[in-house]
Amino acid sequence: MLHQLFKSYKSNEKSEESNGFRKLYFRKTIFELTMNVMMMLVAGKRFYGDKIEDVEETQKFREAVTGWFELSGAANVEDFIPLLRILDLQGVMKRMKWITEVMEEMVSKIIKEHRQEGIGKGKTMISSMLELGKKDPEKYSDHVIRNIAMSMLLAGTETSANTIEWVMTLLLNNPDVLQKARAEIDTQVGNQRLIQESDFNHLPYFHCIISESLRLYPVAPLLVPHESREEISLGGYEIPKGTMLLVNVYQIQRDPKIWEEPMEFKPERFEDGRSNGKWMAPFGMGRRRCPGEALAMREMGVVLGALIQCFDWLRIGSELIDLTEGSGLTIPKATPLEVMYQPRKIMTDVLLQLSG
Ligand code: HEM
Repeated sequence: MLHQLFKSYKSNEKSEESNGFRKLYFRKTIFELTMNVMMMLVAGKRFYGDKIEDVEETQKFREAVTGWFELSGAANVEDFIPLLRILDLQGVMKRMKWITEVMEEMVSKIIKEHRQEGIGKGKTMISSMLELGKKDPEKYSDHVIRNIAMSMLLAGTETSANTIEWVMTLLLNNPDVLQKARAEIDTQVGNQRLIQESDFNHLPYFHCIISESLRLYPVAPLLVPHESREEISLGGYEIPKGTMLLVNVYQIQRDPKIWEEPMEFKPERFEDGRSNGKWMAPFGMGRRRCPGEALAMREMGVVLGALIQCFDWLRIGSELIDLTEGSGLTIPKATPLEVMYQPRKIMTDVLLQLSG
């Protein structure tokens, strides 16, 4: 991504738009990145960029993934009047069927390729599961592997991309926080190499920024629906067995009884363990807690850290960026983020090395 951003900036350098800064469609760039990260992990393939092998197939798969997010987040009339499902007036069922078929077909093909090319060739999640399947074929059947791979691709892309977009938006609306994060990275990591995971322990303020963003904008505001396995009594309410339960972490994480000035973006509230003991659950909790949390925190840390380290960032205009939330399974920004960027001169050597 850094290489792409640098290359695209350089190739359009002559048409500089504003004071050496160029416009970037941030949401698109980050979604493509998180999709590539998950695809590489799961299947060893990229879905965006210069080196795509099967362009047509890739395009179809991308349409299916984005379509899945659109449909999963949208309310439709059949949700309220189930009888209408038979008629499928809005074509939702038809579209979901197409999406599922495309995804299943694609992932099944990847599994087949992995088998043909030899299990273990290039370590991917699918190759690891095929390897395990040699000892326990029932547990790691193709059906199970395919469903796990699809869950990872669906659960691990938009969530991280949305959060990165929120963090960047909050930083651009709070340039003093952005400068403080930049100063910390410059002091602890320097300008001779890129930030990496092992630096995170030395970047406490940067970590506070991610925590504060996840507090204000937990991408799954109601987590995912759970169901009571038995009748329970909770907070004075009798909840029958089989009830759908939604946890409103969005509201809890903005509760004025718990958080001082809850609507303000103040990463400092997490400094020196000051918010320890305050309840936050952007990744859920218990048994079904997000299994991708550690990966997401690393991915977001490396991506945001490198963006802050390597580029200067500005809002498109002087007004603050609109923080209106869109609807969906996850809470995206209502309007996709667009920003102005330019490579930092001090990072030119590092960026040139990436371009190889
Ligand atoms: C900022 C990034 C992310 C956030 C905020 C997030 C949040 C969540 C939440 C709230 C849940 C539901 C937990 C519950 O039921 O209480 C969940 C489930 C899940 N997440 Fe994430 N997630 C993120 C990234 C990822 C990534 C990168 C992956 C893949 C590696 C992933 C894979 C999953 C899966 C497979 C589930 C379903 C788990 C289950 O039902 O047992 N997530 N996530």
